[in-house]
Amino acid sequence: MGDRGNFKKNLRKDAREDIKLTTSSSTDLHCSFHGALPPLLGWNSPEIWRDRDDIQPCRAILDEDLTKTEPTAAIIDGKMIAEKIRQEVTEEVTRLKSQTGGKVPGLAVVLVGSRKDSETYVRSKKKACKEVGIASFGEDLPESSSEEDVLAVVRKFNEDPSVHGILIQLPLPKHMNEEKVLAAVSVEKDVDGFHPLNIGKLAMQGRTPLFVPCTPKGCIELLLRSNVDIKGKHAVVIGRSNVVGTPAAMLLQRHQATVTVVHSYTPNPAEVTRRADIVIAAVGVAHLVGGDWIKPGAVVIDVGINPIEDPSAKKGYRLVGDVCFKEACMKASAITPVPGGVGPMTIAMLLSNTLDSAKRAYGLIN
Ligand SMILES: Nc1nc(=O)c2c([nH]1)NC[C@@H]1CN(c3ccc(C(=O)N[C@@H](CCC(=O)O)C(=O)O)cc3)C=[N+]21
Repeated sequence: MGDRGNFKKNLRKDAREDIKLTTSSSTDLHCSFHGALPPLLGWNSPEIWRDRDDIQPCRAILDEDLTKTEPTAAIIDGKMIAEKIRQEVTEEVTRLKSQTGGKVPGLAVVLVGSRKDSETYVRSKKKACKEVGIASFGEDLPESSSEEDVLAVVRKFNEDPSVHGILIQLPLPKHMNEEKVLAAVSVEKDVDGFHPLNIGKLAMQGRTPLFVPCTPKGCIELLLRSNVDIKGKHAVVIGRSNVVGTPAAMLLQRHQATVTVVHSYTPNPAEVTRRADIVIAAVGVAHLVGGDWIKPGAVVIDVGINPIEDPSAKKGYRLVGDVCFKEACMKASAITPVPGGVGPMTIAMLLSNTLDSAKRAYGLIN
């Protein structure tokens, strides 16, 4: 272990920052014999996309007059497709009710703290439940609550037979261990698909997770329902979060795509992304992906929902994706807008996961 000191000394400054941010989970358990090498599981490095000199700002923001040429892309209407799925769920809920003598699916939403965006999302999730006949249960805890308080709520819902799905609204306050809280949700009620057992099964061939995370599932549904062929295609996923990028890459592989994951340490992400037939952008940086990142004819799924200042908007801001829509429209064969793309699908998938869970609880599916 003596070599570790020398290793640190020789690191570039940014890499040294990474070490500071490395959590206790990367103990040297896995690499005690590596000496000067990095730990087997890698450093837990932060994703920093800003201040990179190999990424140019998206031109259409600066050049409003770009749209002299006609856009080529078909718009993938996530709002309409999500509406269709919600109708399907509504019908299924009615059927479940008649088959079980009046039982309905139930979703419990746990919100900790008072982030405005989280409150908005939770409200729209509950509203969506109501519209399709799913009962919703809520528990709003103050920011100051302890991890044990949240765990107690999770246990209560785990045991409640009228609750078939439990959703812990993310992000949790910083003082809570997200890993521990998410693992406390019963696998059978993990409608977000974040339980390690469900993620693990998603990653393994021949295994079937009980639930697939809503946003990546929504992306794949958009592709399937728009008749986009995935098999044998090159898909580039930009971003590697637990919630979207990583499970999206796993799902695309299950659909026989060749998958490349582009992240904040990827040199020349534009060049790599330009090789993609299918692009899923899930980074959280407004307009990161310019038109020059897109191969002509590619299909683009934009997961980002980023507020940017807009004095002409009522609230003073508007929502834009990770993709520069105006530019990408000139290159792509099909593209999802923001809003009205992946966002509504996320909620539709949550409803469909909750329905599946209830069907399973009443022995109607495996
Ligand atoms: N445990 C957990 N599960 C989640 O699924 C989860 C979460 N935590 N934390 C926050 C994110 C975000 N999220 C969205 C859901 C719907 C829209 C949505 O419907 N957006 C619309 C409207 C946007 C607007 O105008 O406000 C659209 O894109 O068209 C967006 C974002 C779910 N999340």
